Amino acid sequence: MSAKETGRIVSWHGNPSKPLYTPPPGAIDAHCHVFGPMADFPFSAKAKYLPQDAGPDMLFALRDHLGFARNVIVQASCHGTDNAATLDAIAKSNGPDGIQRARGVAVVDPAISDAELAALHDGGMRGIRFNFLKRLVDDAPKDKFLEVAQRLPAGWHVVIYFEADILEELRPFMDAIPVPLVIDHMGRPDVTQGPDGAEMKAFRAFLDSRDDIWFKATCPDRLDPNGDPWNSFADAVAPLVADYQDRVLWGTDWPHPNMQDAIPDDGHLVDMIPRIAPTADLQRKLLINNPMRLYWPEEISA
Ligand SMILES: O=C(O)/C=C(\CC(=O)C(=O)O)C(=O)O
Repeated sequence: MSAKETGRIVSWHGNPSKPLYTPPPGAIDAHCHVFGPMADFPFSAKAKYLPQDAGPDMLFALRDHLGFARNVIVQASCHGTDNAATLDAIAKSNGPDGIQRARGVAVVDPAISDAELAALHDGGMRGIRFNFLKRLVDDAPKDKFLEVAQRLPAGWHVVIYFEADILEELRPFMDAIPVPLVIDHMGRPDVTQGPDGAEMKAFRAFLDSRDDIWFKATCPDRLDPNGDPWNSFADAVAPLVADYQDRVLWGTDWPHPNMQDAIPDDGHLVDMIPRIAPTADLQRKLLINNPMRLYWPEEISA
Protein backbone atom coordinates (compact mmCIF):
# COMPACT_ATOMS: atom_id res chain seq x y z
CA MET A 1 0.00 0.00 0.00
CA SER A 2 1.30 3.48 -0.78
CA ALA A 3 1.86 6.16 1.84
CA LYS A 4 -1.13 8.05 0.47
CA GLU A 5 -3.40 5.07 1.06
CA THR A 6 -2.21 4.48 4.61
CA GLY A 7 -1.78 8.12 5.66
CA ARG A 8 1.75 7.30 6.73
CA ILE A 9 4.40 9.87 5.80
CA VAL A 10 7.54 9.50 3.70
CA SER A 11 10.11 12.10 4.75
CA TRP A 12 13.23 10.72 3.05
CA HIS A 13 14.70 10.82 -0.45
CA GLY A 14 14.01 7.72 -2.54
CA ASN A 15 17.21 7.91 -4.54
CA PRO A 16 19.84 10.04 -2.79
CA SER A 17 22.85 11.06 -4.86
CA LYS A 18 26.33 9.68 -4.32
CA PRO A 19 28.21 12.41 -2.45
CA LEU A 20 31.16 14.08 -4.12
CA TYR A 21 32.90 14.14 -0.74
CA THR A 22 34.34 10.83 0.52
CA PRO A 23 34.28 10.50 4.31
CA PRO A 24 37.42 9.07 5.92
CA PRO A 25 37.37 5.31 6.68
CA GLY A 26 35.56 4.71 9.97
CA ALA A 27 33.31 7.78 9.67
CA ILE A 28 30.25 7.85 11.94
CA ASP A 29 26.79 9.20 11.16
CA ALA A 30 26.04 10.32 14.73
CA HIS A 31 22.42 11.41 14.34
CA CYS A 32 19.87 9.23 12.58
CA HIS A 33 16.71 7.32 13.46
CA VAL A 34 14.74 4.23 12.53
CA PHE A 35 10.96 4.03 12.05
CA GLY A 36 9.56 0.58 12.79
CA PRO A 37 9.03 -1.58 10.91
CA MET A 38 5.57 -0.97 12.34
CA ALA A 39 4.46 -4.60 12.15
CA ASP A 40 7.21 -5.50 14.63
CA PHE A 41 7.52 -2.21 16.50
CA PRO A 42 4.25 -0.25 16.59
CA PHE A 43 4.42 3.51 16.94
CA SER A 44 3.52 5.20 20.22
CA ALA A 45 -0.11 6.11 20.84
CA LYS A 46 1.21 9.62 21.55
CA ALA A 47 3.19 9.89 18.28
CA LYS A 48 2.85 13.29 16.59
CA TYR A 49 3.66 11.86 13.16
CA LEU A 50 3.07 8.46 11.59
CA PRO A 51 5.82 7.55 9.14
CA GLN A 52 6.24 4.74 6.66
CA ASP A 53 8.68 2.04 7.72
CA ALA A 54 12.32 3.09 7.61
CA GLY A 55 14.04 0.22 9.35
CA PRO A 56 17.62 -0.94 9.86
CA ASP A 57 18.08 -2.48 6.39
CA MET A 58 17.36 0.88 4.80
CA LEU A 59 19.54 2.74 7.28
CA PHE A 60 22.53 0.45 6.75
CA ALA A 61 22.13 0.57 2.95
CA LEU A 62 22.24 4.37 3.15
CA ARG A 63 25.26 4.22 5.47
CA ASP A 64 27.13 2.17 2.87
CA HIS A 65 25.93 4.31 -0.05
CA LEU A 66 27.15 7.51 1.63
CA GLY A 67 30.51 6.01 2.64
CA PHE A 68 30.01 5.77 6.40
CA ALA A 69 31.06 2.94 8.73
CA ARG A 70 28.85 3.37 11.81
CA ASN A 71 25.67 4.99 13.08
CA VAL A 72 24.40 6.53 16.27
CA ILE A 73 20.66 5.91 16.27
CA VAL A 74 18.58 8.35 18.27
CA GLN A 75 15.21 7.10 19.45
CA ALA A 76 12.60 9.12 17.53
CA SER A 77 9.58 10.58 19.31
CA CYS A 78 7.16 8.50 17.19
CA HIS A 79 8.34 5.45 19.19
CA GLY A 80 7.78 7.18 22.55
CA THR A 81 9.67 5.54 25.42
CA ASP A 82 9.64 2.03 23.96
CA ASN A 83 13.18 1.66 22.63
CA ALA A 84 12.66 -1.77 21.04
CA ALA A 85 12.98 -0.59 17.41
CA THR A 86 16.22 1.26 18.12
CA LEU A 87 17.64 -1.67 20.11
CA ASP A 88 16.71 -4.04 17.28
CA ALA A 89 18.54 -1.85 14.76
CA ILE A 90 21.62 -1.70 16.98
CA ALA A 91 21.59 -5.49 17.37
CA LYS A 92 21.33 -5.90 13.59
CA SER A 93 24.35 -3.62 13.06
CA ASN A 94 26.83 -6.16 14.38
CA GLY A 95 29.49 -6.89 11.80
CA PRO A 96 31.02 -10.35 11.18
CA ASP A 97 33.92 -9.17 13.38
CA GLY A 98 31.46 -8.85 16.29
CA ILE A 99 31.84 -5.06 16.38
CA GLN A 100 28.59 -3.25 17.09
CA ARG A 101 28.47 -0.80 14.21
CA ALA A 102 25.64 1.18 15.75
CA ARG A 103 25.11 2.60 19.19
CA GLY A 104 22.09 4.49 20.42
CA VAL A 105 20.45 7.22 22.44
CA ALA A 106 17.28 6.20 24.28
CA VAL A 107 14.16 8.05 25.33
CA VAL A 108 12.96 6.80 28.70
CA ASP A 109 10.13 7.17 31.16
CA PRO A 110 11.98 9.04 33.95
CA ALA A 111 10.65 6.42 36.40
CA ILE A 112 12.80 3.77 34.68
CA SER A 113 14.59 1.42 37.07
CA ASP A 114 18.36 1.16 37.36
CA ALA A 115 18.13 -2.43 36.10
CA GLU A 116 16.27 -1.28 32.97
CA LEU A 117 18.91 1.40 32.36
CA ALA A 118 21.60 -1.28 32.66
CA ALA A 119 19.73 -3.40 30.11
CA LEU A 120 19.67 -0.43 27.71
CA HIS A 121 23.42 -0.12 28.17
CA ASP A 122 23.85 -3.81 27.32
CA GLY A 123 21.77 -3.20 24.19
CA GLY A 124 24.16 -0.47 23.01
CA MET A 125 22.58 2.73 24.38
CA ARG A 126 25.01 5.35 25.62
CA GLY A 127 22.74 8.26 26.45
CA ILE A 128 19.18 9.50 26.90
CA ARG A 129 17.41 12.28 25.06
CA PHE A 130 15.25 15.03 26.52
CA ASN A 131 13.03 16.57 23.86
CA PHE A 132 11.59 20.04 24.52
CA LEU A 133 9.84 20.59 21.17
CA LYS A 134 6.17 21.09 21.92
CA ARG A 135 5.17 19.87 18.45
CA LEU A 136 6.85 16.50 19.22
CA VAL A 137 6.09 15.74 22.87
CA ASP A 138 3.21 16.47 25.26
CA ASP A 139 5.33 17.23 28.29
CA ALA A 140 8.94 17.56 29.37
CA PRO A 141 9.12 17.40 33.19
CA LYS A 142 12.44 18.98 34.15
CA ASP A 143 12.42 17.76 37.75
CA LYS A 144 11.92 14.14 36.70
CA PHE A 145 14.49 14.45 33.90
CA LEU A 146 17.03 15.75 36.41
CA GLU A 147 16.41 12.85 38.74
CA VAL A 148 17.06 10.22 36.07
CA ALA A 149 20.08 12.17 34.74
CA GLN A 150 21.65 11.67 38.17
CA ARG A 151 21.59 7.88 37.99
CA LEU A 152 22.65 7.03 34.44
CA PRO A 153 25.08 4.19 33.74
CA ALA A 154 28.74 5.22 33.82
CA GLY A 155 29.95 7.03 30.71
CA TRP A 156 26.47 8.08 29.52
CA HIS A 157 25.48 11.57 28.42
CA VAL A 158 22.24 13.51 27.95
CA VAL A 159 21.11 14.69 24.52
CA ILE A 160 18.85 17.74 24.59
CA TYR A 161 16.65 18.96 21.76
CA PHE A 162 15.33 22.51 22.04
CA GLU A 163 14.81 25.61 19.92
CA ALA A 164 16.87 28.79 20.35
CA ASP A 165 14.07 30.81 21.96
CA ILE A 166 14.12 28.66 25.11
CA LEU A 167 17.90 28.36 25.59
CA GLU A 168 17.98 30.86 28.48
CA GLU A 169 14.89 29.38 30.12
CA LEU A 170 16.53 25.93 30.08
CA ARG A 171 19.87 27.10 31.47
CA PRO A 172 19.27 26.33 35.20
CA PHE A 173 18.00 22.86 34.27
CA MET A 174 20.88 22.11 31.90
CA ASP A 175 23.46 23.58 34.28
CA ALA A 176 22.32 21.07 36.93
CA ILE A 177 22.81 17.97 34.75
CA PRO A 178 25.89 16.19 36.10
CA VAL A 179 26.95 14.38 32.91
CA PRO A 180 28.06 15.65 29.49
CA LEU A 181 25.39 17.35 27.37
CA VAL A 182 24.98 16.93 23.61
CA ILE A 183 22.79 19.58 21.98
CA ASP A 184 20.85 18.53 18.90
CA HIS A 185 21.22 20.78 15.87
CA MET A 186 23.02 23.44 17.97
CA GLY A 187 19.71 24.32 19.64
CA ARG A 188 18.31 25.39 16.27
CA PRO A 189 19.78 28.90 15.88
CA ASP A 190 18.60 31.21 13.10
CA VAL A 191 21.53 30.67 10.71
CA THR A 192 20.43 33.53 8.48
CA GLN A 193 21.69 35.87 11.25
CA GLY A 194 25.22 34.73 10.30
CA PRO A 195 28.06 33.46 12.49
CA ASP A 196 27.86 36.49 14.80
CA GLY A 197 24.09 36.63 15.04
CA ALA A 198 22.40 36.90 18.42
CA GLU A 199 21.36 33.24 18.55
CA MET A 200 24.81 31.92 17.60
CA LYS A 201 26.36 34.23 20.20
CA ALA A 202 24.00 32.95 22.88
CA PHE A 203 24.82 29.36 21.93
CA ARG A 204 28.56 30.10 22.10
CA ALA A 205 28.14 31.62 25.57
CA PHE A 206 26.39 28.44 26.64
CA LEU A 207 29.21 26.27 25.21
CA ASP A 208 31.73 28.46 27.04
CA SER A 209 29.98 27.84 30.37
CA ARG A 210 31.18 24.20 30.53
CA ASP A 211 33.74 22.22 28.61
CA ASP A 212 31.55 19.10 28.50
CA ILE A 213 28.78 20.53 26.32
CA TRP A 214 28.89 18.97 22.86
CA PHE A 215 26.72 19.77 19.85
CA LYS A 216 25.66 18.38 16.51
CA ALA A 217 26.45 20.51 13.45
CA THR A 218 23.45 18.98 11.75
CA CYS A 219 20.31 19.70 9.77
CA PRO A 220 21.02 22.43 7.24
CA ASP A 221 17.70 21.35 5.76
CA ARG A 222 15.85 22.24 8.96
CA LEU A 223 17.80 25.39 9.81
CA ASP A 224 18.42 27.13 6.49
CA PRO A 225 15.22 28.53 4.96
CA ASN A 226 17.14 29.36 1.76
CA GLY A 227 17.40 25.66 0.97
CA ASP A 228 19.95 23.47 -0.75
CA PRO A 229 22.91 24.28 -1.10
CA TRP A 230 22.33 25.77 2.36
CA ASN A 231 24.84 28.62 2.08
CA SER A 232 23.59 30.41 5.22
CA PHE A 233 24.12 27.24 7.22
CA ALA A 234 27.68 26.81 5.91
CA ASP A 235 28.57 30.45 6.67
CA ALA A 236 27.13 30.39 10.19
CA VAL A 237 28.29 26.93 11.26
CA ALA A 238 31.85 26.63 9.88
CA PRO A 239 33.33 29.05 12.47
CA LEU A 240 31.55 27.18 15.28
CA VAL A 241 33.02 23.85 14.15
CA ALA A 242 36.50 25.37 13.98
CA ASP A 243 36.26 26.99 17.42
CA TYR A 244 34.79 23.95 19.23
CA GLN A 245 36.37 21.21 17.14
CA ASP A 246 36.79 18.71 19.97
CA ARG A 247 33.10 18.60 20.91
CA VAL A 248 31.18 18.61 17.68
CA LEU A 249 29.39 15.69 15.97
CA TRP A 250 27.81 15.29 12.55
CA GLY A 251 24.86 13.22 11.30
CA THR A 252 22.44 12.88 8.42
CA ASP A 253 19.24 13.02 10.53
CA TRP A 254 17.84 10.33 8.18
CA PRO A 255 14.91 9.57 7.74
CA HIS A 256 14.37 13.29 8.35
CA PRO A 257 11.21 13.21 10.50
CA ASN A 258 8.66 15.86 9.56
CA MET A 259 10.68 17.07 6.55
CA GLN A 260 8.24 15.65 3.98
CA ASP A 261 7.70 19.11 2.45
CA ALA A 262 11.43 19.77 1.93
CA ILE A 263 13.09 16.37 1.75
CA PRO A 264 16.89 16.74 1.58
CA ASP A 265 19.15 14.72 -0.71
CA ASP A 266 21.41 12.81 1.71
CA GLY A 267 24.32 12.96 -0.75
CA HIS A 268 24.08 16.76 -0.67
CA LEU A 269 24.01 16.70 3.13
CA VAL A 270 27.29 14.75 3.11
CA ASP A 271 28.72 17.33 0.71
CA MET A 272 28.17 19.96 3.43
CA ILE A 273 30.90 18.32 5.53
CA PRO A 274 33.93 19.88 3.79
CA ARG A 275 32.14 23.24 3.80
CA ILE A 276 31.78 23.27 7.62
CA ALA A 277 34.99 21.29 8.33
CA PRO A 278 37.40 22.21 5.52
CA THR A 279 40.55 20.36 6.63
CA ALA A 280 41.26 16.63 6.93
CA ASP A 281 42.08 17.18 10.61
CA LEU A 282 38.69 18.79 11.32
CA GLN A 283 36.91 16.10 9.35
CA ARG A 284 38.64 13.33 11.31
CA LYS A 285 37.59 14.93 14.61
CA LEU A 286 34.02 15.58 13.46
CA LEU A 287 33.39 12.17 11.93
CA ILE A 288 35.62 9.80 13.91
CA ASN A 289 37.52 10.97 17.00
CA ASN A 290 34.68 12.89 18.66
CA PRO A 291 31.86 10.36 18.19
CA MET A 292 34.23 7.51 19.13
CA ARG A 293 34.92 9.24 22.46
CA LEU A 294 31.20 9.39 23.29
CA TYR A 295 29.96 6.12 21.80
CA TRP A 296 32.86 3.64 21.49
CA PRO A 297 35.29 4.83 24.20
CA GLU A 298 36.42 1.26 24.92
CA GLU A 299 38.04 1.10 21.46
CA ILE A 300 40.06 4.23 22.17
CA SER A 301 41.39 3.09 25.53
CA ALA A 302 41.91 -0.51 24.35
O1 LIG B 1 14.99 14.04 14.42
C1 LIG B 1 15.24 15.21 14.66
O2 LIG B 1 16.37 15.50 14.93
C2 LIG B 1 14.21 16.20 14.64
C3 LIG B 1 12.88 16.02 14.68
C4 LIG B 1 12.20 14.79 15.02
C5 LIG B 1 12.58 14.26 16.35
O3 LIG B 1 13.46 14.73 16.99
C6 LIG B 1 11.84 13.11 16.91
O4 LIG B 1 10.87 12.67 16.33
O5 LIG B 1 12.25 12.65 17.97
C7 LIG B 1 12.04 17.15 14.34
O6 LIG B 1 12.51 18.30 14.42
O7 LIG B 1 10.88 16.94 13.96
